[in-house]
Amino acid sequence: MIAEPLPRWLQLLAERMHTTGVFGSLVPNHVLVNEYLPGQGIMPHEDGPFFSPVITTINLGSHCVIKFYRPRDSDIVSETANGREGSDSDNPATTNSRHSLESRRVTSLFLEPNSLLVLREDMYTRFLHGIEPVPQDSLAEVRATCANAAQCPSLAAASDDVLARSTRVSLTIRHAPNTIKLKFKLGGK
Ligand SMILES: O=C(O)CCC(=O)C(=O)O
Ligand SMILES: [Fe+2]
Repeated sequence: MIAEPLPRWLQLLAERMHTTGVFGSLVPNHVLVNEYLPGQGIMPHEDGPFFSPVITTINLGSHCVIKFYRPRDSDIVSETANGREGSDSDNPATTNSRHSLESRRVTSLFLEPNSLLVLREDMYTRFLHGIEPVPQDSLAEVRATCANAAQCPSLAAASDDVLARSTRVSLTIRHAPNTIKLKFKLGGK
């Protein structure tokens, strides 16, 4: 990976995240900005060995539900070339794969708007994480399956049967140990 300076607003966020202590002495130097429209998600995957094994995610906009899965066949997470294990059989869009995927679900978390998610240890190195591509979540299902449901103020306040998703932006802040600093000379000699 080639290192480029973070834009100032992200650098400030990365420094602020460092002060939480979750990265130890490492200063996070990598930020991924993802936007999800209602009905969009991300297939179950692992983030791979490229990053130091802590992920912090700032959740903006919509709520969502992130689900954690045992990897197929083995408790040892396989590392693929691009660091992701997701495949067609992990695609939650079909009924069969949804069933087999659900049988590997370990837990789920409800991500409140303006919340911070910290993943580390087994939740990073052992389990896959994914977000189902659905436009809404059933309140009853969220309350029954999300490990942190009792701690979520917006669930306590909710009364409709479904929670509609709106646009969500996630800022995933990590530390990438092996970055190459390249200096480009534009128009120079
Ligand atoms: O948007 C999220 O909360 C998760 C994103 C993610 O898992 C990834 O980009 O690797
Ligand atoms: Fe991820």
